[in-house]
Amino acid sequence: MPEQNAPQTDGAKGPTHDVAVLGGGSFGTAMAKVLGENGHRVHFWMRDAGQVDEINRTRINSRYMPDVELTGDLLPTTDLAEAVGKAEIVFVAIPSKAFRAVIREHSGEFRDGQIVISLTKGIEEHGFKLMSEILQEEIPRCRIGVLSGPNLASEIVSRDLTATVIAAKDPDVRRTVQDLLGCEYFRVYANVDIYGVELAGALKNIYAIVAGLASALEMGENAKAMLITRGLAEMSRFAVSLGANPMTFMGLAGVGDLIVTCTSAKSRNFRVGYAVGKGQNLDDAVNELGQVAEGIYTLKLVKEKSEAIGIYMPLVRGLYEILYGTASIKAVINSLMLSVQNSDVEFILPRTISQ
Ligand SMILES: NC(=O)C1=CN([C@@H]2O[C@H](COP(=O)(O)OP(=O)(O)OC[C@H]3O[C@@H](n4cnc5c(N)ncnc54)[C@H](OP(=O)(O)O)[C@@H]3O)[C@@H](O)[C@H]2O)C=CC1
Ligand SMILES: O=C(CO)COP(=O)(O)O
Repeated sequence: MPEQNAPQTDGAKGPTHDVAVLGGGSFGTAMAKVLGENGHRVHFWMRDAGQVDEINRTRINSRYMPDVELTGDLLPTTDLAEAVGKAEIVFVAIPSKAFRAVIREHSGEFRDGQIVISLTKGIEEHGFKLMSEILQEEIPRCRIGVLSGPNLASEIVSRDLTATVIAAKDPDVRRTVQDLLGCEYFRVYANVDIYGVELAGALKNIYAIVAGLASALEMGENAKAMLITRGLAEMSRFAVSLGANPMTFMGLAGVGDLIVTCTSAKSRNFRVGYAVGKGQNLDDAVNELGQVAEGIYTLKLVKEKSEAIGIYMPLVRGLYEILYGTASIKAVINSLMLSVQNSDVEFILPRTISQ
């Protein structure tokens, strides 16, 4: 039987590993839970001593996952040096705004060849750097990868069936992460296109905000399909111009993540868009959320970058005008609907057809 058709032995636990998860928010907690349930010893770093104390006493992270009991061998700590020092593999779930500062402050703690995986879906303001590029700059002696896909934390902690993508150049990194995380409810597919996988995860947050807005305005199912599909065209066009593989956008990290965040009120980015669509101002919507919505920062950076490199992104521009400019939602919708009617799938058609 060819290898790809061989029966899987999901649920069979391999050897126990020491792993670290940096970041005690929603996604760090979800990944720590999967790793713990898979039998690994999880050094779970967060900056808040009260949160460490609470998880030690109650096995609950009440701020981010109040209804979820954290089973397995989880060792919460505020000592990042100890967590990284004990871990064979480190997963980083720190919002993009704080990502470099945390890694830089502790760069001396990481070891040569240690595997470090970013879980973060954002872009750094200065220089348009993705998190894997920050890791490469700050801890170049480590082996780096990126995990991204349709992965709502609130569903993973409920053990709802989920798939994700590990992207890394080193096949040993890809295999190691598949073995550590894969289980009966969590499947890990592999890709070598780190840049595409990572950029897709950051870009789709923008379209989730757009979809939330559309939902608040009760635009209908046709409009939802149009926004998701044209969002995919736009993000693919942009990413490919920066060197990503267009096929990545056909996979879980591309269209998969776009679908889940554009159709679910469990997405924080969707919820911010929804609140703005209902008339709330952006700052209030973000404060009320109390968790990170990376898309509001990514939007600014992508708008600037797309203008600098001459890539047409009408949804990005329209959303920017609504969130950061003075345009009304109605005016932006009108202008989008009455703009030049282009070819479909122009981002993969030969130029002669698409012009
Ligand atoms: N939640 C999800 O469904 C998914 C999230 N992601 C990505 O994971 C990343 C993290 O998101 P998520 O966990 O959901 O975010 P949350 O808002 O739920 O939590 C953020 C976490 O980051 C911590 N943090 C913030 N600033 C700092 C800092 N300066 N130093 C140290 N820790 C800090 C917070 O600590 P404190 O509580 O002390 O402020 C908190 O533990 C994001 O890029 C997101 O896009 C990816 C896939 C799914
Ligand atoms: O990336 C996510 C799901 O794949 C989570 O999206 P939000 O950050 O919008 O909640």
